[in-house]
Amino acid sequence: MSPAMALNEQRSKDDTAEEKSGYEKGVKHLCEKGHIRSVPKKYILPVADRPTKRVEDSNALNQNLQLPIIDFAELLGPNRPQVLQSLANACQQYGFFQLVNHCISDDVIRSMIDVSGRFFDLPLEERVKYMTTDMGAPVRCGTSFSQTKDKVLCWRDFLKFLCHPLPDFLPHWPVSPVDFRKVVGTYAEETRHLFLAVMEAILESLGIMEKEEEENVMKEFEKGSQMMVANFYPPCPEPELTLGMPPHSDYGFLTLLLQDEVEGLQVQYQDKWVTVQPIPNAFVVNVGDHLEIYSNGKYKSVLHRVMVNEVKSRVSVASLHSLPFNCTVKPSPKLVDDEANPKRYMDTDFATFLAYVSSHEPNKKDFLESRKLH
Ligand SMILES: O=C(O)CCC(=O)C(=O)O
Ligand SMILES: [Fe+2]
Repeated sequence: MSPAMALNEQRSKDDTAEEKSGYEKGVKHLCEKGHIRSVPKKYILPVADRPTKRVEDSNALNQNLQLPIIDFAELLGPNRPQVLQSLANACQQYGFFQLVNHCISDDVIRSMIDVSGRFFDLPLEERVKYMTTDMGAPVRCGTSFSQTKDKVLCWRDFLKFLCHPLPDFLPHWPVSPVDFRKVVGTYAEETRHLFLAVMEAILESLGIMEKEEEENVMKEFEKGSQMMVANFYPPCPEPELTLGMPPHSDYGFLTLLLQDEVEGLQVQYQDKWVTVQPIPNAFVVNVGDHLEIYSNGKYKSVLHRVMVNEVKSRVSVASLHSLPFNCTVKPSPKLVDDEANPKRYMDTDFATFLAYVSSHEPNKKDFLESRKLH
């Protein structure tokens, strides 16, 4: 039998075994069962959607391109005007930047990555307690991207949980690992404060002075929503056939992402996929759909995706921040005028977003597109 035929035969055996036990338990569980030497059919992307290794598509550009780096300490010092300009450029051209020299300690960051990894190390019986397809659940463990609607599954397991206001949600959080609530509670509070400081700078970079009565949007952010997503990507036997996460944009104003030392995140830049090099203890910050709407299209919510690899598992933690879930997001009146800058997006709210994603197959930036006024 040729190696290709043998591989196909193996794939069929794996598929049959898995279809019996169900893919919904996730990729960690799939790998733990130890018989995965090939990627089951359910995870194989159509050729056009597969991550490419073509030099012109990734490597050549990667070597020369780094995301803008914003130094948070500088932002708070006498060079604030220059840093605000760099921040504005980053949000306009890339929709992404890396944030260094922020005030969250290395210890808090390392503990967050560590406890997330240990959560996914728990036996399935423990994780299964949080598995639900109810998008409204305060804590939700799952797999793939949009588990019930994905035609092709992604090589990713996740734990999503609401964080703010903390006293409302903490009692729902996992109790295992034993230090989960303590470590994550500290991390959630500190990232929320960092988000508020960065958001204030972003408003200033847009020319919106929050002291003005009608734009007192910072008060709303203080009451805002925060959702944490811990992602786990096990090593994958055939990483060129699948993705950890498909191209997508994030819904909120800003996402503060921590990645461990394993690369995998790619950002779309000038129609090419660029790998984001992990910088120890830095945050990858990106503009979400709500900020694109609020800035009336000035700042861009950019597509990103995650590649997996054959050797190492990878952990990342995304903290998604927005206004309270019951608020309407609309272009700031300060950034709209009838002539040069007509209103480019419809007002939107979280219920509309949830209704949209619950009834449509996930596809890139479709939700944001659906809010555009033409
Ligand atoms: O794992 C990553 O690096 C990115 C995760 C991500 O894009 C998300 O959780 O929305
Ligand atoms: Fe994302």
